[in-house]
Amino acid sequence: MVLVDDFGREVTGVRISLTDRCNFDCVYCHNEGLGDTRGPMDPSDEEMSADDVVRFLEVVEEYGVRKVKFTGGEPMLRADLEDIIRRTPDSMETSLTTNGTFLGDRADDLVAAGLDRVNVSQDALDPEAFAEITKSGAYDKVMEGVKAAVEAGLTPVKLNMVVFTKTAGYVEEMVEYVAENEGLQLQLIQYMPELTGRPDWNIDIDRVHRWLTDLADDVEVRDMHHRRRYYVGKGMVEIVDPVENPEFCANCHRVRVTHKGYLKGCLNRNDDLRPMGEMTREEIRETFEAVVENRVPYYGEYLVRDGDGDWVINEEYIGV
Ligand SMILES: Nc1nc2c(ncn2[C@@H]2O[C@H](COP(=O)(O)OP(=O)(O)OP(=O)(O)O)[C@@H](O)[C@H]2O)c(=O)[nH]1
Ligand SMILES: C[S@@+](CC[C@H](N)C(=O)[O-])C[C@H]1O[C@@H](n2cnc3c(N)ncnc32)[C@H](O)[C@@H]1O
Ligand code: SF4
Ligand code: SF4
Repeated sequence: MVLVDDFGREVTGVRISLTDRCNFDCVYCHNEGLGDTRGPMDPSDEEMSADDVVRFLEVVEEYGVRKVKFTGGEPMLRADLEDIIRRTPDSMETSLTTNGTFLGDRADDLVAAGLDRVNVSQDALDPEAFAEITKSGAYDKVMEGVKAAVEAGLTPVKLNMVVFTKTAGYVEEMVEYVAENEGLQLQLIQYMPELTGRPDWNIDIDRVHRWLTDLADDVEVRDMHHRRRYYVGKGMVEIVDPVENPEFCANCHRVRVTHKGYLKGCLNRNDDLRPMGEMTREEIRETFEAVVENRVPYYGEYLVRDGDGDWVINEEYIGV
């Protein structure tokens, strides 16, 4: 039986952060709401074990969850990623979001383990801009990784580009690139300043919508978050625009899991974290039910507009 929250949102997917370690240091990184990715790169005892992750997935499968996204930090820093994917319930669509550095060597193994799809972060087709944004020299590795993912059959491979002041000038080139290259799609992610600050990096995402509306052969609205998808040439460009967007939050169907085994109802909040204790099946069930019961849309419910039009915390949730 699928769980539904008080706002009529069914929970059909989970998004699991397997680690908060990362080999990049992207200037904009929200780390899925968990703070800094910098620090030791060695495996940490605090991270959920493969057994914990698999037990969690088996329990939420009972609640009709049919999609799992593995993310991080950089999830490919986990040497047991293939093992986790191999043991993920067959009923689930399994996808991965990665910076792509390690895909060149492991794309085939991931497919053999049962991975269905991959999103690779790629903010620019220019090595210098890439290095400035990610603080890494891995541009060529990422290009190789994307190629390996396409060749391994993980198509369509979605390239994730965060749109902000430092990348806005590369959007057109990226759209052309996916329009010309079969097997690639593009996801333009609106820069989210909520957890990272720097609102001066924001750009007007509506301008990008308008530009793509004129350019596209076809436009579609996805159920998830009511995201718009623009079909351009051989490619598809999807806009992820969560900032100050109540329609996006009203169509949010995922619960998040932190690398330490806490459940989280919303990316933008850390005051709703719930530990799953020793992660027994019963503890997982109880925590999952409690998190869904307490989930609220961030924009439009947790944050509401005041008389001046500014977003403020809804009084109902102050001190809760
Ligand atoms: N605020 C908010 N941002 C989200 C949400 N889902 C995705 N995003 C943003 O989009 C980024 C990229 O998401 P991905 O991990 O590639 O996955 P996705 O696009 O949500 O999922 P698919 O399109 O199904 O692959 C996230 O890291 C966030 O910045 C969400 O529920 N809320
Ligand atoms: C946190 S990363 C984790 C997975 C992996 N390390 C990667 O970069 O793909 C997941 C996605 O979040 C996006 N992201 C990170 N910080 C963001 C921000 N402040 N605003 C919008 N998207 C952001 C990244 O571009 C990436 O596509
Ligand atoms: S690669 Fe991903 S997790 Fe690492 S710093 Fe960049 S956005 Fe954050
Ligand atoms: S409620 Fe909104 S901000 Fe929170 S996770 Fe869902 S879509 Fe993102």
